[in-house]
Amino acid sequence: MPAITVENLTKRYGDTVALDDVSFELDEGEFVVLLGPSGAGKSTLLRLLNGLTTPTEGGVYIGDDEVTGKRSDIGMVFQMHYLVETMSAYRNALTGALSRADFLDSVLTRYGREDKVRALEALDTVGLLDEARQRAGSMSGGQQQRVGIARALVQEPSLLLADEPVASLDPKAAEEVMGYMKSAAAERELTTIASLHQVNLAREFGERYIGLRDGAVVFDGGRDDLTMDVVDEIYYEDGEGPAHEVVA
Ligand SMILES: Nc1ncnc2c1ncn2[C@@H]1O[C@H](COP(=O)(O)OP(=O)(O)OP(=O)(O)O)[C@@H](O)[C@H]1O
Repeated sequence: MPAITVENLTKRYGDTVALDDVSFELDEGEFVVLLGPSGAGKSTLLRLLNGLTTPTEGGVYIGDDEVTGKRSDIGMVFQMHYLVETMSAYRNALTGALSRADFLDSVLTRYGREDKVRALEALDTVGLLDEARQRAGSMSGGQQQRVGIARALVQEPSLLLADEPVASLDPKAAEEVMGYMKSAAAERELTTIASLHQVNLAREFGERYIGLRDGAVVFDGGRDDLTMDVVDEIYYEDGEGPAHEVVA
């Protein structure tokens, strides 16, 4: 059975079709990069995957379990990491455990020993164990995003989603963050879907690519199939973008 099944997923907002009959399956541990121009439906797909939005038609399944609302076993990394700047990297990572905690523990913010170990392990995974005590607000943008990844890992998710995780970082930090996300996913055999705007990063880190355009899947394939022509077809209406010119 696939780890994730997306079946005939459609999302309409009034007359706008944000996602149009999208279907695909992911195996456990697959690392997928979502590509597509602005408005293609990437965020909508990620929001449907983690149960933040309900589909107009179709469904998302983790194993054979349908996603019907927000779930603790889906980790999310955002462009804006939403860390508490006054808390340490460790405390921020630890808050990932709150999504799994029962109501009373989360109200009282009681963390168990296992959660604390998980937080330290997650910081180690993203190369920040030595900075565990550092205040998040004093860290660089790239480090803060790595804390955001650690926080998602503490949730022990079965699916990791990242919506433009490096869009606000400089190229070096972006590459570093993607490197840590990729190795974290590999280490934990974590099925991951990350939307990216930077095609060079997508090429470097992706294994499988899903290209969206006008809400529909226009490409689903591996790195060797992601030619410049394919990139142009995903991003440009007539398929004649700058990448095409470079190849021609
Ligand atoms: N809450 C909403 N209400 C109405 N329309 C929406 C809503 N969310 C998304 N849309 C529309 O759905 C389409 C897909 O939007 P979405 O944000 O998923 O695209 P995207 O590929 O993530 O774009 P970007 O790269 O700019 O973030 C767009 O036409 C957008 O205007």
